[in-house]
Amino acid sequence: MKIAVYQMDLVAGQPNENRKRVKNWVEQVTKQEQLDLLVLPEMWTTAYTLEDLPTILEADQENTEQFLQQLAKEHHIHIVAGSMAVKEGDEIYNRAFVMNKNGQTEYTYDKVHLVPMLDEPLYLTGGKNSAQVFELDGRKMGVIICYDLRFPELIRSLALQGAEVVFVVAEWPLSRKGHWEVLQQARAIENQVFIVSCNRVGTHDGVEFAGSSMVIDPWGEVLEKGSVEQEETLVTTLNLSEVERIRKEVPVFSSRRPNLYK
Ligand SMILES: O=C(O)CCC(=O)C(=O)O
Repeated sequence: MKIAVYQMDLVAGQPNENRKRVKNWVEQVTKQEQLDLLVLPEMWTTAYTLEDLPTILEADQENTEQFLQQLAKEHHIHIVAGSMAVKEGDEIYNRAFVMNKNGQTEYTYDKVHLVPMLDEPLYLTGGKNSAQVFELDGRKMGVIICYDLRFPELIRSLALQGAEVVFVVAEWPLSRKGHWEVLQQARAIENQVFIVSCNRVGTHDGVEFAGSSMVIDPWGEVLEKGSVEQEETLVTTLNLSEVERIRKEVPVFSSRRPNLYK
């Protein structure tokens, strides 16, 4: 499975500008490479404009879900479309979308762990359901959003559901870059899955972001890593048969003693 990750900068509060940038990127990258799947970062339509989200979302004329479906269909490519702020009644969710190559929404997930350090609980509503696996080309995968990375139980539950790849879409700050890197490697090693992350670059409201998007194999080796500051595209081929091989070599899942973990 050949993938491309768009480590992008975002234009705060301007969904139209960000859609244009994503459209251009998809057109370019699919011309240059024969790809199966694309990955976008967290909250890429608006960035972290939490206070202004109700106004921005109400003013936005275009339906981004349909925009993504159209892109996926036109380029016949799966898109793990990062996450977007979505308004439903009075609630706003930080929702991840996965589009399949036929242009259908394959899966959505609302971020369950809201970030106290960013006052997310003041502006957003946490997801009510845990993350589930979805299937693309017959392979099971999962997606989590940024702060979720700190909760090993969530990724473990995806691995137990059969995920071979877990995508992490993020706006992770530079000040905690060390955690970002170590936690991703740990999650890959302990669950023997590929971790594919897409973090933004740039700054917003004085916060610098860490970039450093990564592709990590189920042994914990970093196959690709983005820089801290630059917009970049990471292109990698995931050899999914590695998951089974590594799970045979170190049989963590059959050594588990879940009845003792109370
Ligand atoms: O956990 C962290 O340090 C960063 C989390 C975050 O920025 C997010 O979830 O958007």
